[in-house]
Amino acid sequence: MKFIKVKDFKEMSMKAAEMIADRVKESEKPVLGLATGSTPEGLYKILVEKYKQGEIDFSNTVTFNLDEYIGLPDDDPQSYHYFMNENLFKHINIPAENTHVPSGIAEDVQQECRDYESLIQSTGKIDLQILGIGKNGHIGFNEPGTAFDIRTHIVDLDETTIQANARFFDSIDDVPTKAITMGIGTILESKEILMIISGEGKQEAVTKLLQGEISEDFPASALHKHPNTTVIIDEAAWGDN
Ligand SMILES: O=P(O)(O)OC[C@H]1O[C@](O)(CO)[C@@H](O)[C@@H]1O
Repeated sequence: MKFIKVKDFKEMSMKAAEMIADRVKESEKPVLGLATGSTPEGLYKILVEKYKQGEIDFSNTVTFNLDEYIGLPDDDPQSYHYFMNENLFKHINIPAENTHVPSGIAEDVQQECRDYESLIQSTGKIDLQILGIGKNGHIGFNEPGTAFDIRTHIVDLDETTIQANARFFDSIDDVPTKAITMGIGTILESKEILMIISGEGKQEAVTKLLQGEISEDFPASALHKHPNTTVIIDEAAWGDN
């Protein structure tokens, strides 16, 4: 695992966007794994700029998002479908049929997990998977205690995750308690992984990641098993490490 320390959110976002742009340019049919949350917002803005300046063409790009809340329709402003459309998809030339986000309102969510997993498998490997990290070390919505070989599945969100994400909702009671997420096993099959970490609130998670102990109690530690992972960390998240 390669760690890169950068000054701030802006530098982290620029470095991450450059890496994604390079992978998109290098491949005839790039497959990207995408993340939501506040951490990747800056990099999506830069990718949109790069597209507008004619630097990147997304017409052959395929994307798979990590997760979605169960119970939120695609047009709900808190859904990850909505997030992706607003922050990236509607601003670039990626064909709608190339973008994939698990459905949180499927009639049979277990079947949706199987279908989403099959779709990823049949597309081939994800070339570059972008990841944020939860304060408790979650990746996607894989909470502490999740098996490292699990595939796309349904999760009960941790109380700490619900509290952390309540900032996006009117009230904590509006935060869904369940989500569908790509599994850690699925994530680890990506050819390359890029994790981005910003802000003081993530210092404890960074400490654990840098310590290098591999444990299901800290889902992000599964990345130590991956042969090609880069982690970009800003100074605020790095802290005294
Ligand atoms: O970037 P944020 O908003 O701190 O979120 C961290 C993580 O939490 C999630 O948003 C899910 O809670 C992940 O998708 C993300 O990687």
